[in-house]
Amino acid sequence: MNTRFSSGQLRKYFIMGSQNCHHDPLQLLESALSAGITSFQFREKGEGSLTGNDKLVLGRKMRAICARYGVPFIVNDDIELVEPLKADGIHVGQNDVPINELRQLFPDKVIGLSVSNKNELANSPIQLTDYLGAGPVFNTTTKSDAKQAVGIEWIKAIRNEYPDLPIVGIGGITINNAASVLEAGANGVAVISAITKAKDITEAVQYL
Ligand SMILES: Cc1ncc(COP(=O)(O)OP(=O)(O)O)c(N)n1
Ligand SMILES: Cc1nc(C(=O)O)sc1CCOP(=O)(O)O
Ligand SMILES: [Mg+2]
Repeated sequence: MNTRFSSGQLRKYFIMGSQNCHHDPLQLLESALSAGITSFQFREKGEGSLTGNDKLVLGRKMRAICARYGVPFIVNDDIELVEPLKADGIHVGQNDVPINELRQLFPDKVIGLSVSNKNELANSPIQLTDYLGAGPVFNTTTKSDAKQAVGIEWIKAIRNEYPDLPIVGIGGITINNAASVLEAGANGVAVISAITKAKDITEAVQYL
């Protein structure tokens, strides 16, 4: 059994950085937590995102809010932020720090890895990860360098090969298509815009 992370904590996985917000990111995060998100990933990345000390300061505030709700706080990409933010874990993709290296650096942290196709799956040290992020399931405009959508078939394919592996679907997931991702075998859905662009955050998190 994995003691770092339970697959239930992937159920409503919210990802965000200040670049995704029109209003105060801290308020948005508080609303999402209060509505019931089960994990949070600090992804300060892309056009308009903060860097350096500004990123660190925002990360500290977000980390503190997640701690109040007892919700895992995962850092995207940036190994330098894991210890200063006392993050519960880190999420990386195929072109980020290799998983073997990460597991040596952070033996007790949650490690998530993105996989988008069979080749990536076959060549990744899955046994060193705590969960996989599978996608983009649907087309997304949130990430400028997102790959071609892979559909719910990709979730089914991973689930078929790894019956017990924690999997979260990501990319273009909305309140209208989230159920199909779960039905395909994912333990949860990871979303940015379904929450950041929602008119009513509480309702969006509930519907997810
Ligand atoms: C839960 C989850 N799944 C996938 C990703 C994408 O990671 P990556 O491919 O490294 O791309 P960036 O997010 O770094 O642009 C993710 N962040 N979270
Ligand atoms: C950060 C990220 N990674 C993806 C992947 O496929 O690996 S798609 C994506 C963006 C997800 O945003 P939205 O929920 O607004 O589509
Ligand atoms: Mg990455």
